[in-house]
Amino acid sequence: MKQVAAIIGGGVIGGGWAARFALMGWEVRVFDPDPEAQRKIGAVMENATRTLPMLYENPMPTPGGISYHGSVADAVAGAVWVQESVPEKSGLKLQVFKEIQDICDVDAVLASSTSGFKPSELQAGAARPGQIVVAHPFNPVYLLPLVELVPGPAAAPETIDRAKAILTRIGMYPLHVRAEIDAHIADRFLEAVWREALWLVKDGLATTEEIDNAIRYGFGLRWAQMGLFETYRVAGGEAGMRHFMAQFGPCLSWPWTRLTDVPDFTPALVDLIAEQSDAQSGQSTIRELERLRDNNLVAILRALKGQEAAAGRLILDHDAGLRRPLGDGVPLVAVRRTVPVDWADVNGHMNEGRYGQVFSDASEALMAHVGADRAYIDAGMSYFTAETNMKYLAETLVGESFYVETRVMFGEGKKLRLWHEMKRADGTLLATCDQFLLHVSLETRRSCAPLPEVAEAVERLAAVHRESAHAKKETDHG
Ligand SMILES: NC(=O)C1=CN([C@@H]2O[C@H](COP(=O)(O)OP(=O)(O)OC[C@H]3O[C@@H](n4cnc5c(N)ncnc54)[C@H](O)[C@@H]3O)[C@@H](O)[C@H]2O)C=CC1
Ligand SMILES: C[N+](C)(C)CC(=O)CC(=O)[O-]
Repeated sequence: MKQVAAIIGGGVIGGGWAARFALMGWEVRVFDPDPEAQRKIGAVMENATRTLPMLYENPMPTPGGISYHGSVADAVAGAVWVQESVPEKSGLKLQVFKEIQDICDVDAVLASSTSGFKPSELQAGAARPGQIVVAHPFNPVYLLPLVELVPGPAAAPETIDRAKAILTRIGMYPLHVRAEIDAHIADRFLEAVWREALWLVKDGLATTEEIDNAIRYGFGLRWAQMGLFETYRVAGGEAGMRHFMAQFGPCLSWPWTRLTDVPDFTPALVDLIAEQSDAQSGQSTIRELERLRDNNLVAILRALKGQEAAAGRLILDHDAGLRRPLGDGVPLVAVRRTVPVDWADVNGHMNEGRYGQVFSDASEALMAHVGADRAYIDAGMSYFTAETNMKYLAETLVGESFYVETRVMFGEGKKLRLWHEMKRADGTLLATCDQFLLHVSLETRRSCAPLPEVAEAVERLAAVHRESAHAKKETDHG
């Protein structure tokens, strides 16, 4: 049975939580008094369904459904996780937590998305403060893994442990904020940058576009992979952090920043920023900008995944946890996944080189299935592909889900012949691959016989798969 997450407040952030939980296989129940909530969450879900699976090479869990309820009580009953994402007003949040605690399971984690309130402000006066934490996410919640987990003084250790375990299971990175402070860690940082940017625009020193360019062409790229301190350590040259601080520490007392001053948020400043922002990005709708943002985030996260760095490392580990045995089906379903944005070529479809990747992934899955797995390879033996013959039968587009059926057509001694059929989720045949592999010693780099258990597994599959291929041919020819 699917676990239940209740989402109270289904706007920008609640919608993102709903999508992440649902796509990670949870049943999601939403309460939001806005009559438009279902439509708005539907749009978030559409974005998330298109992009989140692109981060994974393994199949994601079967999505859970999202249902809409007329009251907090209806949504919360039976939920293991309750995420409050109502507007940033303390009185409203306190009222909502009271309604939640009147009905919720005593073991449920009750988390607030608040950007700035401290958990103690939400725990004060609560019936069971121990089950309330802040879990502050980042937009878009369905793609960005960071969630600041702030337990505050009253959260029970079991609540914290459960919260960490659940957030990790849905692919997030719970950053435990040990001491509660206004605006947690990341929002303090964002506020400082936002303040400086407002001054630069107000004083006529930079436009919104120039500020965005200053971020996205330079330090924004560095921050995504090394953060602030590691970046500065490297910037100190061979002498590292101490040299960096000796060189740039004095600047802190120079007038390089406006520090804590906040410009008056006058209608004139709002107009100035809104007009510049319209001139910069007004030609695109918010939906188009979301799509652009999500595509770029997928491409960046996948690149970091390839480097096993930062958030990419987290996704890699989460992905490994999604891997399941291939089972005993005939043929074997060796790959099941979605075409990510970075696989598209100039023609707007999956590039031919990626088919090689797909069939190579299928043969690696088959190898692991017969016992030629990571440990076998580390011990010095593997299979090398000697020949492939691929046929591209239909276009495969970005975002499409597909699977690969793999048959062992021949397997004797060092020789292994596979037949792969790549199919769209609806069964349409997209491509085929006839692949011949040789078993090799990684020491001599020459072909050799596999270990007996691998040879036997290959022969067993070959006998069953060949028979099924013959039966299929007869059926196909009536
Ligand atoms: N927008 C952002 O970038 C981020 C916002 N947050 C936090 O998330 C929370 C929600 O913010 P957003 O999603 O941006 O706001 P939003 O305005 O997009 O959504 C708030 C939703 O709450 C609903 N709502 C109002 N009263 C309600 C009630 N009594 N019960 C249930 N639902 C109710 C509204 O109809 C609306 O759909 C805030 O605490 C905010 O600080 C956290 C991270 C980022
Ligand atoms: C502007 N904000 C304070 C609501 C931003 C956040 O809380 C996090 C984010 O997604 O930037």
